[in-house]
Amino acid sequence: MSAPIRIAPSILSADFSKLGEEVRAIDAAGADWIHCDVMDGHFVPNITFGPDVLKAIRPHTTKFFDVHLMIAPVDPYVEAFAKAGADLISFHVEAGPHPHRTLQAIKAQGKQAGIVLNPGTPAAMVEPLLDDLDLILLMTVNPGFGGQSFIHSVLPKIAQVRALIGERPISLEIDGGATVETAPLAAKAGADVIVAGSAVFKGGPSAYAGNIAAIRKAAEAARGDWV
Ligand SMILES: O=C(CO)[C@H](O)[C@H](O)COP(=O)(O)O
Ligand SMILES: [Fe+2]
Repeated sequence: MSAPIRIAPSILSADFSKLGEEVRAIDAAGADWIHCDVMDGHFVPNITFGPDVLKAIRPHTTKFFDVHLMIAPVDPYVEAFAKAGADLISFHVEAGPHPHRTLQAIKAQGKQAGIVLNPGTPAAMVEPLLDDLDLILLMTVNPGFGGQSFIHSVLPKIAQVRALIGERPISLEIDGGATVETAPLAAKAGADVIVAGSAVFKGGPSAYAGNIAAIRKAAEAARGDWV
């Protein structure tokens, strides 16, 4: 029996003036994970928030905090994000020359570790890291902003990475442009965690549960038999 598809709303699309309330709302609306996008204005052309904000929203939910670091360098900040309440920390393979060292630093904090690949980065980059990973995140937009369109040319890479994972207990997450139309394509190719920002938060709090359920239903209906 394969693991269920998990939906990870990205708080990048939340109302930042009431982030605690927004986190409670997506928790109540059925989010499996809370996806937290950290941007530094250097690795990506946008700035979001750091560990202090993560720490401030942590008491608002017990759900799994999936922290996506779009920063360079990564290593000096691993401990701060771990102590702020991350359950999993992922970072970009493009962010530095020593990904094994960063994975070890995350594991040393007792946290799950993930690697992220930009749309133009080949699947083979994860191969040397497979034994140290809890999650692989494939970007389906260029990182930096919410509300962009899904890049369809990433779909074959999702299937390639699913094949590389084999029987290993590694989650395969996609991030960017996920909707009721595109999430099923990613799930069919092999993704089992779907990040969705604008597609979850559109319509305001009364729409969150319906938005999450619609993405989940579409992805579950299309999922491949890859596990
Ligand atoms: O990492 C990200 C951007 O770099 C976000 O997680 C992603 O863009 C989610 O937003 P949307 O679903 O609106 O595309
Ligand atoms: Fe993200």
